[in-house]
Amino acid sequence: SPVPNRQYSCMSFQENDNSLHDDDGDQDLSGEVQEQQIESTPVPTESHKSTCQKGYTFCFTLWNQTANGTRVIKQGCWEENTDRCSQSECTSSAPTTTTSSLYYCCCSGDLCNAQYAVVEPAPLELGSNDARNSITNRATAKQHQSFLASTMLGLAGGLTALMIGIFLAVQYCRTAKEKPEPEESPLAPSGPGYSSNLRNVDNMNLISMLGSGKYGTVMKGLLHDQEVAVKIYPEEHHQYYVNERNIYALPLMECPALLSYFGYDERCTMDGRMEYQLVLSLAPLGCLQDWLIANTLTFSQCCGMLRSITRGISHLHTELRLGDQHKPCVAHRDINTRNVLVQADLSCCIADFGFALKVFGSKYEYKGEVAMAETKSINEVGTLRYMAPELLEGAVNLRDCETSLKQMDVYALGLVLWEVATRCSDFYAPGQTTPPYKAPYEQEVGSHPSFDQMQALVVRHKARPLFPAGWGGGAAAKVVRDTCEDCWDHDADARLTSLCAEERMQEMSGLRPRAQAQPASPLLNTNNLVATTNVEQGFNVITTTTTAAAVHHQMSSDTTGLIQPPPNQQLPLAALEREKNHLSYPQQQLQPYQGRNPCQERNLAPLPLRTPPVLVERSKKHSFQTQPQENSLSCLEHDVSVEELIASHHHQQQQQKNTIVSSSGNTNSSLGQGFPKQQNTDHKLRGWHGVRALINKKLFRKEHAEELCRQLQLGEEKSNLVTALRRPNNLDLSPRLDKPTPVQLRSAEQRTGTPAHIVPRSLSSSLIKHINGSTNNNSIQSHGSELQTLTRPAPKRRPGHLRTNSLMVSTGQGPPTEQQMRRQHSLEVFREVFSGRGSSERLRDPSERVKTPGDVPPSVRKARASKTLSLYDDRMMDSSLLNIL
Ligand SMILES: Nc1ncnc2c1ncn2[C@@H]1O[C@H](COP(=O)(O)OP(=O)(O)OP(=O)(O)O)[C@@H](O)[C@H]1O
Repeated sequence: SPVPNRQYSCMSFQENDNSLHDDDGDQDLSGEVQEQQIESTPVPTESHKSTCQKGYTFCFTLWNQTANGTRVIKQGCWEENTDRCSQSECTSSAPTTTTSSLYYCCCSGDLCNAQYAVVEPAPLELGSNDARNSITNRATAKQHQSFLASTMLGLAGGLTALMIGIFLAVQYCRTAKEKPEPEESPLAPSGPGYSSNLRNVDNMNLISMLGSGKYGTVMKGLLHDQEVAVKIYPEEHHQYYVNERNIYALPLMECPALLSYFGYDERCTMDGRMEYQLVLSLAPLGCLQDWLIANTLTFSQCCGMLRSITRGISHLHTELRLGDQHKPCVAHRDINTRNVLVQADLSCCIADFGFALKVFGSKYEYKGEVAMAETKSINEVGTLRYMAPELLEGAVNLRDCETSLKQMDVYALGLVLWEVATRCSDFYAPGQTTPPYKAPYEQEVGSHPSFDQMQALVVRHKARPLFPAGWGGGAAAKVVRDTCEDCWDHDADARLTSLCAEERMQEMSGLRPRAQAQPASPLLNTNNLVATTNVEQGFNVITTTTTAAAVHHQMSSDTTGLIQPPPNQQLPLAALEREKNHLSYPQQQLQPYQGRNPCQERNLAPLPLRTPPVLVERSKKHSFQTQPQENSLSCLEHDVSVEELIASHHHQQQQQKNTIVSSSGNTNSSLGQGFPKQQNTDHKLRGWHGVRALINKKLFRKEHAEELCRQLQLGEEKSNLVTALRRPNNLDLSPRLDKPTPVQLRSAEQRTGTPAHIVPRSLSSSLIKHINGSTNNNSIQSHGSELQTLTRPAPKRRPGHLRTNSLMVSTGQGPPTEQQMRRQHSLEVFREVFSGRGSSERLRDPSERVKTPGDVPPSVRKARASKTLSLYDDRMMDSSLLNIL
């Protein structure tokens, strides 16, 4: 707008102190006011009218406005080049600064500044007059400015906060990545996990190749002057690397029988591919299989190896807790001699956890996920030759996958133990060369068996590796053989636990690997009896020890009886050294007719006329004995013709008549020469004890069988046997016929209509022949004998042990005798007990019980025994017994 030409008059005023300040004591006026070109003429202290000089065409007022009132600070003429003072009213919409209460206004027109006021900023209205627009625009601009300023400030603050946040986050991540340095380690660790062996593996030098497997290469490396093994996985086997690393990184994995874990590294190779490295302790002698191919073992070396192998596996299998650390059970799933490594001291350690799984009952963890084995099937992995039958069959019980996987490991463990034991030269007779190494089943299916071959061999034929001819003989060999057999049992549930296998291997170290050379002796066998000969004194003795551990204990507590070879049999020094493990054991004074195996007669008996059938023991699991005991009913798995047994018995009797068997301590004399020692296994059914045991078993009637046996043994005529069998019993109260009738054998099935399987056909038919043959010849005599038998008082029986003949001889009818009545009563009691209606209290007589020890380590057995008795009554277990009735 054009600047007015004429001279204006304005109100002029100046406060006394001549200072421009506000009431609040603010020193500063706005820059805007200071910059104003105020008229230089003296300003009166009283407000008055003054004419402005040339060029000062506007008027202004500066005032202070507070809640207490308004006070003019200065008024006068104003030179202004802009058009902001073109308004005719002197108004202000805002103080000069945001913090003060000073207001300023300017205007154009005579004395226009006489009136001044604070006005609200006018809303922006199009078409309003210029002055109002100007005021409004200025207010809006100011608002915008402050808005912009605050926005900018906010943005700046936000950005700063963001940057600080990012910085802190980066710092946090860096510190989180760095693990605290373990005290033992001179360098910062570089791998995950709890191992105290962790090292910084950044500066590792790879020296040479150690071996390679399906999933990686193993190199020898040098890490801070320590030799290590570096397992290198290519990119495609990342999963195996992660799995193995996670197993090694578990807490409480430190065990001398496992490789130590030092750390890991992940690198990019020259060709741009990833490579993963695990740094582990070095086993200088490489894998066990290669070592066994090239070497044989002494007994002590063998013990060390077997102990460490079982220890490693049992450590893996055992769930451990220490404070807040927890090691779950780990199933290896690929146990074989290539994954067992040999340390410099010839102990072994378990390696290669590429397939290993953490297992928890029915669940397992793989790839960091926990899965139910039943819903998410476990991959069937492992080495074909070492696959358990249930794995080959695809019949793994997934409901309890922890147990199943451990059982499969134990099966493979059995094969590994066999591989080691068959390369131990001390298990063979002196002078016999140790056969070359053979992998399990190599003899049967060669070096590269197919799945079908393995399935046929292991599952269908239930074949297991054989111990070479000449192997074993000593108590230690017995323990090893039993342990192998118990580990590779076809029935997975019947297998040992790895802990139990470990305990057995520990026990074994104290035993003798092979039988000692014996002068002719009839008393000794290869069970746990420590049977040795004092060569100089020339007599044999038998100890009364019961278990291998007991033998060991007994031996170690007595140091007086060390075997000393006679002077003329002094061994060369090297041989002595080799033999020291077993020759240095103290020997016991053996006594005749003592020992774990009470069947001395067996050893004294003459050789049989023919070779008896080879029998399979029902279970050798709980026994450390080399051979089954004759007394054990379990040795009578097969039916044997009674004629054969009786013929054998007569032959034996005949021989015994001709021979005087000395029962004195000097058993070496006549017995040794006249009766060569017999093998327990080969003779378990020979002689009279076989007959007796057979009858015991088949009839489930010990007393009754004994009675029969006694009659036979006393040389009674066949008719007596018939009498015994024809004797009326509680189950047959039919009237006796006046006329003697041919003897009939009737089974429980015939009597009751229920199936009775308890009478073996071979036995019953044999007996029928005997009985009928006798009856034809001696029917009248037998009838007489029968009457005698009926009048005899009934034998005294133990409570709860009732007669339950499975054989019945129909002998006619007659009034029931007192004995028959008693038997009838017994029968009723028996029925009452076994039908479940009555009390079974009467069966709880301790003398009736049979112990079933269970295949658990002694420590567990002890603990269990304190809580509950693992006692059972045989008869209650056998439902077929009920069929007799
Ligand atoms: N720590 C070690 N010390 C010495 N040698 C080792 C070590 N680890 C492995 N080896 C050697 O490397 C070979 C292969 O190792 P490893 O079994 O761990 O690899 P892999 O790829 O998992 O093999 P596979 O699965 O085929 O058994 C072993 O047979 C052994 O000879």
